[in-house]
Amino acid sequence: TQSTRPQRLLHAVQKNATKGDPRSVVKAIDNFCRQKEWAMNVGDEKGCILDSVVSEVNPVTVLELGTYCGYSTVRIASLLPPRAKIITLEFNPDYAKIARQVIAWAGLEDKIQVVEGPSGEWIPKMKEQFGVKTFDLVFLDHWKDRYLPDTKLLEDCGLLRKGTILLADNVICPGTPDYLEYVRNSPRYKSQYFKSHLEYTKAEDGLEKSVFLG
Ligand SMILES: Cc1ncccc1-c1cc(O)c2nc[nH]c(=O)c2c1
Ligand SMILES: [Mg+2]
Repeated sequence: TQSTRPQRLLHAVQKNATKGDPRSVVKAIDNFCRQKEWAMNVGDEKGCILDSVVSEVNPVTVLELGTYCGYSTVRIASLLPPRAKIITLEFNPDYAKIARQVIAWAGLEDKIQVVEGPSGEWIPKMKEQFGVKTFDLVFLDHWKDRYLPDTKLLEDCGLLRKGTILLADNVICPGTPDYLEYVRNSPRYKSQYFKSHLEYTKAEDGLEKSVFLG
């Protein structure tokens, strides 16, 4: 039977990356996506912007919306301080299955919790299920139509605190116009656009960094 793209991406990691070395996992995925098959990881160019935001925030509790194969999960977790944790939500069980294996290859299982299911259902359960008070950093990289409703849900569930950083991928391509309009015009956010390119291409894309003001 035919393999899937996530399965081929996982095999490239297992073939080319050093077990327990997160940066070699990131490199192996970027090489695979540049040389063999495009895949919707945040990628190396936007990944550098992600790295700089993570290093600046130095978060203890991170929420990632949209795991896919775990590329950005590994990239973020490799920069976290020892007791810091990342909860990553993935709707697609096949993606989640691959992501767990990529995360295991990087040796980062202890810092990462992969949760399967719809973000809209899991966000209201974060406090009771995972003992989360508030998130220091949220990386939005799931489905463009869920960025705004999930952000409002995070607000309503008291999961954001003064200073929480929201970092959103794909605000240009595929584009999240309603989310952009909200964070750029709401008095509750201070927003900044980081211009970049769609992963592994020359098309424009960018990350929107928004600070929740409380
Ligand atoms: C798949 C695709 N095709 C053409 C242009 C952009 C995309 C694309 C790129 C991404 O980084 C994505 N991240 C999260 N979720 C997505 O659906 C997604 C889609
Ligand atoms: Mg993306």
